[in-house]
Order: sequence, then C-alpha cells, then structure tokens
Amino acid sequence: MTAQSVTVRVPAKVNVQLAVAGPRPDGFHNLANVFLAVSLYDRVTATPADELRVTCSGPDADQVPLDTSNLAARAALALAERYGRDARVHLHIDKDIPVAGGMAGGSADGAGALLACDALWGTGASRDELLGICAELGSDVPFGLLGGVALGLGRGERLTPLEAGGTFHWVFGLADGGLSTPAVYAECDRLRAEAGTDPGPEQPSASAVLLDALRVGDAGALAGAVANDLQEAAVSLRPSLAETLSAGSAAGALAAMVSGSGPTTAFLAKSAEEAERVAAALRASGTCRAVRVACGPVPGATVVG
Ligand SMILES: C[C@@](CO)(OP(=O)(O)O)[C@H](O)COP(=O)(O)OP(=O)(O)OC[C@H]1O[C@@H](n2ccc(N)nc2=O)[C@H](O)[C@@H]1O
Ligand SMILES: Nc1ncnc2c1ncn2[C@@H]1O[C@H](COP(=O)(O)OP(=O)(O)O)[C@@H](O)[C@H]1O
Repeated sequence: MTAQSVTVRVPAKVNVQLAVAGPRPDGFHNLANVFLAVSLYDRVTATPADELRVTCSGPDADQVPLDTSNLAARAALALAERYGRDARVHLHIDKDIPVAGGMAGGSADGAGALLACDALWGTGASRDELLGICAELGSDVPFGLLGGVALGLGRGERLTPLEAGGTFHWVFGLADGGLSTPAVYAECDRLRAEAGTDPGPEQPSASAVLLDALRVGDAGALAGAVANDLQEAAVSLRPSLAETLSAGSAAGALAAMVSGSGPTTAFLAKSAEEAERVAAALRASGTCRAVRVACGPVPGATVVG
C-alpha cells in the first residue's frame, strides 16, 4: 500500500430484536431493529487510482460484485458527487463477513468505503452528513458507521445509540449460499397473510426487557428477550436452518436465532469459554458450512491505517 492509502475496519452485526411491521407503500417495512456490532470484520482500503475500481479478497470474494453495484463503489460515488471530488479510487475489500448472510457485510463495506474516502479526500464532512449518505445507500449502512448497540426505527436507518453494560459472546453458524433480503421480507408477508397474522403497529417499538438486559450486560436475560420476526421466513425458505438451530440449542447456547434475514445462525453463550464449547459442538454436528466465534458490542467503522 502507498502512504496515501486509508484502511478502515468495519464490523458485522447481529439483530437482537427485529420487529417487522407490515409492508409500507414504498415496499419497505418499518422496524424496531436492535443492532449489535460483533467482532467479525471487513477491511476496506482506499487508494488513489486512475479510475474507480473495486477488488475483493477473502473466502467469499467470488460472490461479491466488483462493478458499481458494490456498496463500497456506490459510497465513493455518493461522497464524490456530494463534495465535488473525482471518484478515481481503488477500493480493496478484505472480506471476512459472510456474503448475503444476514450480517450486513455489504452495508459494512459501504460505511467503510465512505469513511476511507472521506479521510483520503479530506472532505471535512460531519458525522451527521456521513450518516445521511449512509441512509441513502441502504437501511443497514448507517449502523456500520455507528457500531456498538443501537435501535433502528423506520426502515432501520433512524438510529439511536443504546447503552450496553458488558460484552456478549456469540457463535455464528455460516450456511452454504446466501438468502436474498427482499425475498425473506416477501416470505414474511406471505406467511402472515396465509396465517391471517396481524403485523402489529405501523411502527414497532423496542422491547423494554431487552433494552434492560443490554444495559446491565445480562446474557441470560438477553437470551430470554431476543426475537426475530424474519426467522420463520428464513427457515421457510431454507428448512435446513431448523437443524442448525436445534444443534446450537442442544450444545447449550442460551439463545439460538437466525441473524437478520439469514441464513447465518447466531447463538448466545454465557462466557467466552462457553462460546468455544458451543462452537466445537456445532462444528461436530455438521449442520453448517463453518462456525465462527465473536463478541460484541464493538465500535463501528474505524480508520486503522
Ligand atoms: C434484514 C436486515 C436486518 O438488519 O438486514 P440483513 O439481515 O439482510 O443483513 C435489514 O433490514 C436489511 O437492510 P438492507 O440490506 O440495508 O436493505 P436495503 O438495501 O435498504 O433494502 C433491500 C430490500 O430489503 C427490503 N427491506 C429492507 C429494509 C426494510 N426495513 N424493509 C424492507 O422491506 C426491501 O425489499 C428492500 O428493497
Ligand atoms: N461490498 C459488498 N459485499 C457483499 N455483497 C455486496 C456488496 N455490495 C453489494 N453486495 C450485494 O449485496 C447482497 C447482499 O449482501 P450482504 O450485505 O453481504 O448480505 P445481507 O444483506 O444478507 O447482510 C450480495 O448478494 C451482493 O449482491
């Protein structure tokens, strides 16, 4: 890397609460989305170049688009347009977050590229201006910049940082192939219509019990309060996830859930040692492609070099 490169490290997320309302006229769903940033990271490096170019390395690199549909490229273009810069930059993504896995890896890269280009070009944009650009790029992108724990209302982009009283230990079961986020929301609507389920209030709210568990850092109480309205839809589209969830529960996880729209599964453990034990049992179960251990909350997008 040249001295002019800027590298940003940006975390994945798990949703400890994902309450989903009925579809809005614009096709989005209002959410009460409680995000928690976890220690699985992508790194985005921005280097001046002759033209906008995206490259990617890592185990899932072949599944990442390298054209201007890549959220990192879209972030660079949006920032360049807003501040009258030339988006001639090489963006390299060192990808460790599973692709299309319900862990917001693309959103993380969008937030990471935005921060990296901002530092490279010295735009002087405020945090709020950067968060505004993130919200235009995608519902989950602002959280990639913010990190920590936060409640996202509206389509998930209207963020309020939340207090967390400690570190939570997680095990993630990575699945073969991804799930399309719009397809999972559509399946949620379909299942509700089929069952005649009321989608609830127009704007869902965060669970007070869950916020309290986060605030005091009580993993047992958090396990009792986690909820994901997209889980049934993800399992309906990928029935094998039920086996992975059962294997994690049988291994002693405090909670077993689908991460966001899936197909990654998330297991809460009561300590770092317990997480390693659950991870070993999950690996031995043969019900997922790979198993990762992580903890959170961790900070959002951070310049590291
Ligand atoms: C479900 C969640 C949970 O955090 O993430 P993943 O688990 O996929 O990572 C998010 O809501 C995904 O957010 P993100 O991936 O940024 O979605 P966007 O690009 O804004 O929208 C993609 C599509 O998802 C659907 N969508 C997204 C957000 C939302 N509140 N309602 C929706 O219905 C819409 O069909 C939309 O066209
Ligand atoms: N930088 C990126 N990394 C991964 N996927 C990206 C990226 N930019 C755009 N995408 C597209 O976004 C889709 C969703 O990817 P991702 O954000 O990893 O998953 P999820 O929305 O489930 O959290 C991918 O299938 C891919 O087509």
